[in-house]
Amino acid sequence: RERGSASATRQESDSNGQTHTRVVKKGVKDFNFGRTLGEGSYSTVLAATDRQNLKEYAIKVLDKRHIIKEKKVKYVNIERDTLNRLTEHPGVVRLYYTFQDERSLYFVLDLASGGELLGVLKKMGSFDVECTRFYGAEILDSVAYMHSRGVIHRDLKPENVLLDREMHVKITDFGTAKILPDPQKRAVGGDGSSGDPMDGAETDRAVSFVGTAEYVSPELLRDKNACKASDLWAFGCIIYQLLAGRPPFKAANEYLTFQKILALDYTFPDGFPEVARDLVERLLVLDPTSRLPVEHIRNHRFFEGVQWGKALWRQKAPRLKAYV
Ligand SMILES: C[C@@H](Nc1nc2c(c3cc(-c4cn[nH]c4)ccc13)C(=O)N=C/C2=C\CC1CC1)C(C)(C)C
Repeated sequence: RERGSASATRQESDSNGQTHTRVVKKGVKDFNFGRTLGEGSYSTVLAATDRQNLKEYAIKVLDKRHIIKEKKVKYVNIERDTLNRLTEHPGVVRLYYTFQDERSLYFVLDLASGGELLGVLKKMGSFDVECTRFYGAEILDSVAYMHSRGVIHRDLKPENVLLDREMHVKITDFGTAKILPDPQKRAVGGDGSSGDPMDGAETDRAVSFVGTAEYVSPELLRDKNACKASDLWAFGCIIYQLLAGRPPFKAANEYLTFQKILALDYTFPDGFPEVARDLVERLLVLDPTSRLPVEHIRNHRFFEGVQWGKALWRQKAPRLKAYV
């Protein structure tokens, strides 16, 4: 049985009247499928209810033929392997198990019934400092956890930051993540998560993947290199966008957006809070090794008063107020 596969059990009696417990993997017929929550490039995410325990899940359905035709098998395996590594944090969508039928693959996952952070931001226009601090802290805590597990997300953006029923963060969409080689195997000793921001830089293999234009890092555009610090560049763009209501680098088309990123061509709107400006300026730095690392971001004045760790995830999410 592959790790993470779930099972139901069924009592069966054999010809001698002996009863046996048969382990039966859950399948499509164990769920009532509901509305479509989101469409990926080669997948659909549907709301679903387990008919046995009435629990609600999100089920990502992937069409096997399409995946093979589009040569996306690698991405599906990366997403499953990444999700199987990231099971111990409240800020990451959890994969419970997978199953398949002749046509499709099914990933049974946490349902983030609050939807996309982007949707909430569009409705609000922008967030005030308190809300930006709370959502920024939960996103950072989740990114720090991914990095500690050797995973670089590489496509962090408000569409991939989901909200659960209690309006806490659930990061999703790991099809383009990068799993770093296990440091234990590479270097003798060491605690595993090296503090090196360039950790994971792909110098050898050509990187075909580039994230979403507005959030892609300069190093990915310049040297096709994604490293842990690339996620912190995207984090800086998200903090800016929550307060300003728009991303820092946005132009008429992708090419012009890339030019603005490489030239660090962005400005703060009038009234952008000073303390947040200082943080963003230390994240939107062209050289990834000069970007503020996670521990220094946690200690930045902007996050003063944030209780990191479990307390962050236990507190009530702040009522969303626009930053006018
Ligand atoms: C980013 C993603 N969108 C979404 N992915 C997931 C959702 C999800 C939920 C809503 C939603 C809920 N209520 N209202 C909207 C809107 C979009 C969603 C969810 O609940 N659970 C797991 C998900 C994804 C799991 C994935 C790691 C395997 C795309 C657009 C790619 C389909």
